[in-house]
Amino acid sequence: MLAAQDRAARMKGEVRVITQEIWADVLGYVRKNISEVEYHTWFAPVKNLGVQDGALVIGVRNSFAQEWFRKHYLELLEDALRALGAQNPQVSFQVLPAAQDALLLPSDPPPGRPPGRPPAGGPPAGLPTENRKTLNPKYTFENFVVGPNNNLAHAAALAVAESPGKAYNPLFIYGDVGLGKTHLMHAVGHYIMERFPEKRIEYVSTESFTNELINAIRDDKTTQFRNRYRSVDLLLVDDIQFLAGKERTQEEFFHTFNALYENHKQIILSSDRPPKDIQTLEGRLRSRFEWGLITDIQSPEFETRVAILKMNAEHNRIDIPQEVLELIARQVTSNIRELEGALMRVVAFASLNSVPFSRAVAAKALSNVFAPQEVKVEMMDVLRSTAAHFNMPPDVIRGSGRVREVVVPRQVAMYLIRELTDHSLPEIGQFFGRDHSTVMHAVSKVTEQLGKDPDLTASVDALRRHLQDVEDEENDT
Ligand SMILES: Nc1ncnc2c1ncn2[C@@H]1O[C@H](COP(=O)(O)OP(=O)(O)OP(=O)(O)O)[C@@H](O)[C@H]1O
Repeated sequence: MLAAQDRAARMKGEVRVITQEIWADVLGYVRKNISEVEYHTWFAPVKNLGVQDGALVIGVRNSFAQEWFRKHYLELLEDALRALGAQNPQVSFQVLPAAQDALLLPSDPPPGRPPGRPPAGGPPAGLPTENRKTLNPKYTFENFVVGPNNNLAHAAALAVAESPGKAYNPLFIYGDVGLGKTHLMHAVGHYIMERFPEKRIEYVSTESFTNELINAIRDDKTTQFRNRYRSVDLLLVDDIQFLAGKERTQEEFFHTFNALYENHKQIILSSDRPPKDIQTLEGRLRSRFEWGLITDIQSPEFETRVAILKMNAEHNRIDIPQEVLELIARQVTSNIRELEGALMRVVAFASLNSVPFSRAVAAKALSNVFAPQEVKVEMMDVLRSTAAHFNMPPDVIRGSGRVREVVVPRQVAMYLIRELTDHSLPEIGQFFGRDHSTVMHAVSKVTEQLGKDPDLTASVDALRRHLQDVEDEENDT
């Protein structure tokens, strides 16, 4: 079905959207390979026009630029696409109509942005300008998937957003790289910004705070520096573990902290470890970090990872089958930034090779980056095939019906899942809404009947062959 749609789209020459993330990766690759001057001269003004007939179409300002790009940058752009997983990368250049050129360029992402970090863009009009540039528009509570790994941090952040300076001060969020600490901090910022547009919000990484302080000392502007940070209503400081060993910065931050705290201004800190594990952090700072609430974010479980992928796909208006999202979620288990990167790779791969999304395509797209994963038959595949074989809807097989016409297909499906997948009896039971003893019974029942009941034996054999063929085909694609 998808393949047919895809072919039709190609025949009509329809444009497939290429997401900002992929485009940012292409530009990032180019930028690493040419000089800054060259990049700004040629690449800053171009526009991503999507994928048409399997080729990435790049909008350029005039025919001179078109020719120049063909001669000088075609190979580099093809290499960039290859690095993203395109097997037979193609690029074409199209001259932009003057008006489109003028209108579209400002919305492009800033070049060279690291993958997975969307561009800071335009929050609602009428807000103080410093807030606008501070917060990433994607990092809101609505865009944050809550799971068992982060629900405490999420609840704490929400409480702080509702009662800044009163609920928990400071709020200290820690966890490994790419698990959503910055996202949650910004979400609090957005929440407060929407309700109290006059509030001053400052987001700063510890590294920037340190550099700004060094510059302020050098330029004799420490008073301005202090005024800036001590006059905010909400201070968000990322990666506070980098304060370790920086005595002068710790001293300055200590006074900033006190000034804000005494005035009941909210402080949120993020770190890759809890305060007690930050070495060479002054005791007085460590104890202050422990005054409020310390909460952590863990790696997301499978279901949360799938939900995050689903939300990302929906945001980008990309329709990806559930089983493909599940395959991606199995490949990337700890870092959400990498998880999002993997999704974009799969999207880029499918888009640039003009193939529909399938598990085999996803496995291939990710094979350069992650250990290749064999595409295995899943419970849902067995259920669907069994349902088709017995000519009944999958939900009926999983339902509560106890008549023989339903019970036999259910037992066959359970038996084949046990045989062809690595799932445990309780997992299979859960999939069918039953307990493991029911599955055990089904497996022994079918085992016992095989060879004796010709119909049942023929069904199991046919289904097994069919499912193994699907697996082989997918792995050979
Ligand atoms: N629960 C979630 N729901 C949706 N997206 C999430 C979630 N957690 C993280 N992300 C996304 O994952 C990416 C990385 O998140 P973020 O930058 O907040 O991580 P971090 O913990 O601050 O990492 P670092 O330690 O590198 O600063 C972002 O694009 C963010 O939107």
